[in-house]
Amino acid sequence: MADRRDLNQLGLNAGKKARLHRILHHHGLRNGTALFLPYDQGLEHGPRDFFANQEASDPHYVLRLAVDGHFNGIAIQIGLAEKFYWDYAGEVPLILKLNGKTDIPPSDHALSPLHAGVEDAVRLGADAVGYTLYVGTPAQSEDFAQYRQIRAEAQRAGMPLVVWAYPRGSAVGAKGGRSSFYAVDYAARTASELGADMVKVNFPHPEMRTGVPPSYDAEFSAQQAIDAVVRSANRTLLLVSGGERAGDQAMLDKARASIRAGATGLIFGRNVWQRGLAESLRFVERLHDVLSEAKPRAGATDPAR
Ligand SMILES: O=C(CO)COP(=O)(O)O
Repeated sequence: MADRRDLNQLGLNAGKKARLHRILHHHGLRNGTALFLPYDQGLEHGPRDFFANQEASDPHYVLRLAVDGHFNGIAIQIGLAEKFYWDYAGEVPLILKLNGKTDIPPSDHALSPLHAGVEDAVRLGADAVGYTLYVGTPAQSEDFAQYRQIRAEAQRAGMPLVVWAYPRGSAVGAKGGRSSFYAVDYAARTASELGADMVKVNFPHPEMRTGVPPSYDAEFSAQQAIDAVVRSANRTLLLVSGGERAGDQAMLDKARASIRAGATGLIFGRNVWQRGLAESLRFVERLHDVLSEAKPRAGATDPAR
């Protein structure tokens, strides 16, 4: 089986390999794991996400947090990237989110429209682009077609493509729901089938079993579920998201299970910046500790090489 932490085994072109290497080597851990700070919730959920810590509504505050917390990258939309990233360019890698939408319309026909292209990412000095793909909605074919254009552009530019693979829509709702093991596992596999370089998923919930296909209707532990999801992603590097603010211990357990399963890293937003700065940085330290527990690649002197 391919070693997911050896970039030479992932079938990448030189530009993608160089950029992913920059991301994974951005700070001292160098064991092939990564911690990302997502900051597109202002579009996806609206300003309500900043009520818990008003300072986080200021992009400067969150970019500074990404730098001071030694994140391997920050994921933002074009508007913030153009107006704020300049001050931090090179200090933290940029993942430019290319599509996004509000949460005001119902999500059954969800399709996330494009607001930027791979050329914008090159101009802004990004090391990856992000695309939200909704798996299982009636608009899925349209989404796949839009995604295909972006994937072709990213391939030509040597730009790594990170897919936010989100199961959505009433059909998914009737089969366990968007965070069920079934739905998350299928989303990870879909991103890998469609050629994503990295995929971001929610942590799977094996206990959400109402309506799931029979193979998923059994007692799986959280560890078994995330192990399977990482396998489904195969040569696509896998990131696990934080989700809504929850207890730190629950977050750390989820992080540890993901890293143990072979996930490349974590993409935690609200659980990081929905609290005061000092507390955020302390929590980030604990996440770095979890990432540092990942086993070095067998035989590698520099484990991320
Ligand atoms: O990737 C994410 C949003 O783009 C995850 O963010 P949260 O950790 O806030 O759920």
